[in-house]
Amino acid sequence: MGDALVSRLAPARSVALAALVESERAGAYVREVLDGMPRARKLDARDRGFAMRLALGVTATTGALDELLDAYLARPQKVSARVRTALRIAAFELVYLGTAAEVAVSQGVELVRSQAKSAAGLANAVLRRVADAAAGYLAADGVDADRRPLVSMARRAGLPLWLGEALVRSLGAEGASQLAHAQLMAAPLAVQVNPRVRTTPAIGGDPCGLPGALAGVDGPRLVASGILDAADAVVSDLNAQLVATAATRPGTCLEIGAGRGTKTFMMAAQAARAGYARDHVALDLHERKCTLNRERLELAAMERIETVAGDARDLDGVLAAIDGRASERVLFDTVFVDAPCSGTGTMRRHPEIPWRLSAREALRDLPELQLELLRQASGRVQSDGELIYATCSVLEAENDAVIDAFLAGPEGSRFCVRPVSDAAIFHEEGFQGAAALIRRWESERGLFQSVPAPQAYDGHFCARLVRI
Ligand SMILES: C[S@@+](CC[C@H](N)C(=O)[O-])C[C@H]1O[C@@H](n2cnc3c(N)ncnc32)[C@H](O)[C@@H]1O
Repeated sequence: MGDALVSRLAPARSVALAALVESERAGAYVREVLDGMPRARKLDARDRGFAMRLALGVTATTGALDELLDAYLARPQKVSARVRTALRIAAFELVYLGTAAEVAVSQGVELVRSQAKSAAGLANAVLRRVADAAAGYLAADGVDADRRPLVSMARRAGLPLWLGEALVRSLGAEGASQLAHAQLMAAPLAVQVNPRVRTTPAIGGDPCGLPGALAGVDGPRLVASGILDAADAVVSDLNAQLVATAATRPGTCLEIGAGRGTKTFMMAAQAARAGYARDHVALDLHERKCTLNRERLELAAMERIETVAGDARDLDGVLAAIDGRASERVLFDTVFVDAPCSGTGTMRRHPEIPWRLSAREALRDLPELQLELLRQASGRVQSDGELIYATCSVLEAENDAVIDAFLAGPEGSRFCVRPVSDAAIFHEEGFQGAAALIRRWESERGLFQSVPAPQAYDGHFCARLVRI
């Protein structure tokens, strides 16, 4: 390739660099930063797609890229943030995209030069060595033989080693390597349609056995159709839709961790399909999320749902107004805890997770909070009612271990685990096929745990606890 050709910096790379620098500066999600950049909108669709691939990929593998770059930088701590980000982009192309070395190195040098002219020579030397070392780094050459498979798996997925270890402990070697294999691939898109919609616009996708769900829809056609803006559909991973469906029961429901209300919407949609009469309280810590939830529910014409903002660690305090209105401590037929979690089942869609999450958060702080929320929630379940616990994590510490700790405590002694696939709604007409989708991921104990894989949906956990 001629010098003139390789030394012209591709606009997609410089847009990716600007988005990464800004997302790091502002602590914002890189996808949103890039989507909002006027420069990115001027790119044609192919270049915009490439810029996004670089920005998401570098974010998802940041620590692995730094580990490799630092091995060849004489004084890693002296490298400015902008130059380091430019080096990461070139290293990502070399290690994970398989871009021809001469192109990735020369474009990387130009990218670095665009930030600091004086650093171009250093970039050239470092990136050539990274190009030579990439295959050995992924294969974990030089690592002790007994650790090599684990280290290689973590590096190929661009994950921190502690997370690779936690995944193997949680999912076994096969499950962890399935997740790792899919980690840098795009996740498929699914929607749940508002039951008031008679004819769904042409957005691609197939009915997949779950009422209201369309799997494998086409992103640009979905956005162009306007059905999201009209609250005629919500985007939701198919496994999350199965969990929301399992939690949909007749009677009263308290949803803890309702967020912006994707599951609130889906539960209302499935209840309408199953013919269930319901009254629903959707609670979240953040007032702003409650407002967004309420606005979408109004647009969707979904009724008998009240949003409440407050900290569910003090559930009696948050529900005081509702208790006051009823002149008693209100118990619910269903309490659904959609718990704050590490999001490790959804890392393909949220590339910030692996390198922003700490081992302490995922393995200690979040499980403590989850157990506390479950204990509080259990005190609001009617006799014969159900307590449903869900996360979008694949870590045992946040899932089975929380359920076991709960069942071992005094509050848990009033509950027993029942299979998620046997939830009442799966016995309703039209829903039986969905039980089969659940059973593919159900343990002998009846706990649901899906694991991301290429072409497959995300990692979600659900436990169904029935009050005895
Ligand atoms: C997994 S997210 C919920 C996703 C949401 N259910 C949906 O389907 O869009 C967990 C939610 O729990 C909320 N949360 C975190 N700590 C909380 C607390 N102490 N009390 C109540 N909500 C909390 C977070 O604000 C977040 O929206």
